[in-house]
Amino acid sequence: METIETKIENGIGWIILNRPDKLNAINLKMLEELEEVTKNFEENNDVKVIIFTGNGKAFSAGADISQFKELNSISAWNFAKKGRKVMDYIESISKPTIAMINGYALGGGLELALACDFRIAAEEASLGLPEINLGIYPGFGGTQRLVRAIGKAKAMELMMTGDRISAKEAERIGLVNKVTPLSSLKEETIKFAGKLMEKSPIALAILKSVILYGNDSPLLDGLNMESLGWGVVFSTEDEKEGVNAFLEKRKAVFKGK
Ligand SMILES: CC(C)(COP(=O)(O)OP(=O)(O)OC[C@H]1O[C@@H](n2cnc3c(N)ncnc32)[C@H](O)[C@@H]1OP(=O)(O)O)[C@@H](O)C(=O)NCCC(=O)NCCSC(=O)CCO
Repeated sequence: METIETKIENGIGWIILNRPDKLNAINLKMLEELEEVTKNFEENNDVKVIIFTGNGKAFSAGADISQFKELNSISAWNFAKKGRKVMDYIESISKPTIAMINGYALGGGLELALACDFRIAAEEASLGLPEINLGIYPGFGGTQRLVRAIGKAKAMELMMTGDRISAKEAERIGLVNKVTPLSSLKEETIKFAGKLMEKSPIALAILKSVILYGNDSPLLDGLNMESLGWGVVFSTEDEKEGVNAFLEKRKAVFKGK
């Protein structure tokens, strides 16, 4: 891979943006590689949780602005559609995803983090959607996902002022799940991933899809999906194991079956 480093360690698939000299700015190549590696990790049984992060001082400072000079309305639309498709795909995958935000998460970088299930940030990180300062606006799903994540008023403020906020403020408004010093970011993120890996991957996958479906649907549709999925988990060995373990007063060991 040209723009991304990957590794699999103890059930975690690491996707590490690797253009540190450009603050991991997201170009077309990186979008293509993100899609490819996420797909590989989704299909790889050794990967239970996927963590996205960046090399150097940024998670990502957003889409690669140096490419913008060549864009016209049609190619800009296509670039936005490509970015959006990749973020949609990342959001939709059945395994839990975590954005480990080690520094700047701006523009498309924050939009990538928003497509993940969880965001854990270093105290030193700075987050925002500053596209408005370029005379444009977020194009990788941020206009929709940020509103859903933190509500309309705060989301409009962030997108329309382009202000950057600290990790602590991001935690206060519910944009990130957890903040930790940079020195313990990796350890804390792995600990969080470990909690997820103890659960039934099938129950997690169905739960995730019910939550995502419900987030974009009328309440009744979401509730119907919840009951249907609830029935499906009762066809798994993991459900039997979970219930038996409780009744036998022992810790459940889930096999993903
Ligand atoms: C993130 C900032 C505030 C960091 O500032 P600083 O520490 O001073 O570092 P710089 O010297 O600015 O950056 C180092 C190096 O990286 C290049 N770079 C940074 N961001 C980008 C980017 N988004 N695209 C392309 N290149 C980038 C920068 O040009 C430097 O390269 P040199 O070759 O050394 O000159 C600051 O960098 C900043 O504000 N960045 C832009 C943030 C932004 O506006 N993001 C939104 C992009 S549009 C988008 O994401 C559309 C999708 O919705």
